[in-house]
Amino acid sequence: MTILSNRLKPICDRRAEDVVAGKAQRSLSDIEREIANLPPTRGFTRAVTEPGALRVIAEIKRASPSAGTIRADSDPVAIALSYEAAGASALSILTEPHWFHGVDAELQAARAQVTIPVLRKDFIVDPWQVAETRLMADACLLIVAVLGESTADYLAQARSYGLDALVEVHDEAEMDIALKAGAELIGVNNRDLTTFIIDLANAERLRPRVPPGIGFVAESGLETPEDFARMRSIDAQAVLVGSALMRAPEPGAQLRYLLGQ
Ligand SMILES: O=C(O)c1ccccc1NCC(=O)[C@H](O)[C@H](O)COP(=O)(O)O
Repeated sequence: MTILSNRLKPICDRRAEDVVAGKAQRSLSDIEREIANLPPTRGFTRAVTEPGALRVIAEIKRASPSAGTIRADSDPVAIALSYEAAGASALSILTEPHWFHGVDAELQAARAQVTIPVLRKDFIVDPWQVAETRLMADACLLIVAVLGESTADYLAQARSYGLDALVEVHDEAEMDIALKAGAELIGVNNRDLTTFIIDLANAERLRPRVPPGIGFVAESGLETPEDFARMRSIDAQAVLVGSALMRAPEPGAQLRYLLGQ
């Protein structure tokens, strides 16, 4: 049983209500029957841990609880194409509708136009959402602050569908849970989801705890080429960047700038 921060709790409670409505439309076993006929996913973990360079997971994020509206008029397909052309290794697309203004259909439309893998960024509170994610994306986000020790069960479920998982942690205790759960890709969030304070030192502090062979992603608050250099210096395999790209007039051009191109 996890105790959610007062910032995460309303988001997760609302998502739990959405799940009740979703289940009334389509049961878990109906979704699992559909999954059995799907082609394989695009290999999110493989794409973001490919050796040779710092990989970028470029995020499509219209709004957030910490920033409010980031980009009201965004066209997800155009932004996805611009990220891919600028060298993103993967996309992260927020689908949470109430605080982030995400839309499942927009993720599907964007994924259909690119060849790189797509992470569905949402707040998973029920196994039904893992199955639902397999219908539209290549990877799901499992937040240890939300799922606690049951992260292991969610990870096993995702694997059973051939769905990759980015397991997100913020501190040492959550890192221990992610490692014990057998995560293959761990994201360290530099944003404290209890206060929204961002500190890149969080990724630096937790980096040595991730053994070789497990992918390391630094998430949130990466805004400058110097921030990217800082994450390269700790041997992060990838960075996940949202606001700094979505606020720029040309998100793809901003990604090229952050990559030093
Ligand atoms: O971004 C928020 O305000 C937020 C609040 C509560 C839960 C999650 C939140 N963000 C989700 C993310 O993981 C970020 O969108 C992602 O790491 C990118 O961060 P940034 O580059 O700082 O936009």
